[in-house]
Amino acid sequence: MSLAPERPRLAVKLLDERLRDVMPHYATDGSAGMDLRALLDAPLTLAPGQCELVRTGLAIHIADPGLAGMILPRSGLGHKHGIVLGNLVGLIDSDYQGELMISTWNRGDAPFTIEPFERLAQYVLVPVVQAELEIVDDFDTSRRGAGGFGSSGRH
Ligand SMILES: O=c1ccn([C@H]2C[C@H](O)[C@@H](COP(=O)(O)OP(=O)(O)OP(=O)(O)O)O2)c(=O)[nH]1
Ligand SMILES: [Mg+2]
Repeated sequence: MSLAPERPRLAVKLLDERLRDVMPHYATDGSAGMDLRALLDAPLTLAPGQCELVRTGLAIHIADPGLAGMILPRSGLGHKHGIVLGNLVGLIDSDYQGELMISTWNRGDAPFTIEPFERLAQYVLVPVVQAELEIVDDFDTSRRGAGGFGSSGRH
């Protein structure tokens, strides 16, 4: 049996009071992400190819530079309806204090209507390690060397 690790506490500002009752949360004990809802006053229809920034009404200050937020698509919306992110993945800096915005892209071939407060994307908190870059003339030799982009073949 494993004990659940203590969760970091993140400061959240509600930029719209209507979000108080529909705060992001982990839907199950093992959920990796919390769903983010579209803060819209009216339905928003995205034509095929259209991309719009959608408000979430939430500002989350992570504060700890050892953590970052990621905004990822929901798989159902992405796979069934082509609703993904215009930036593919949103990376949220630990010092960002502004509103979380969802770049919402209809990459499908049919119009899609986002309903107000629909769960549109998900927020995942991830550990981050900041590095120091040290300029060198040569690396210690590795087996891979500079091979990449399929250098090891397909099978
Ligand atoms: O999907 C996203 C991606 C980013 N952000 C916010 C949080 C993030 O910390 C900030 C900057 O993001 P990023 O560094 O990826 O964008 P940039 O184009 O480099 O902007 P900046 O010059 O502000 O760093 O924008 C969002 O709200 N949603
Ligand atoms: Mg940046």
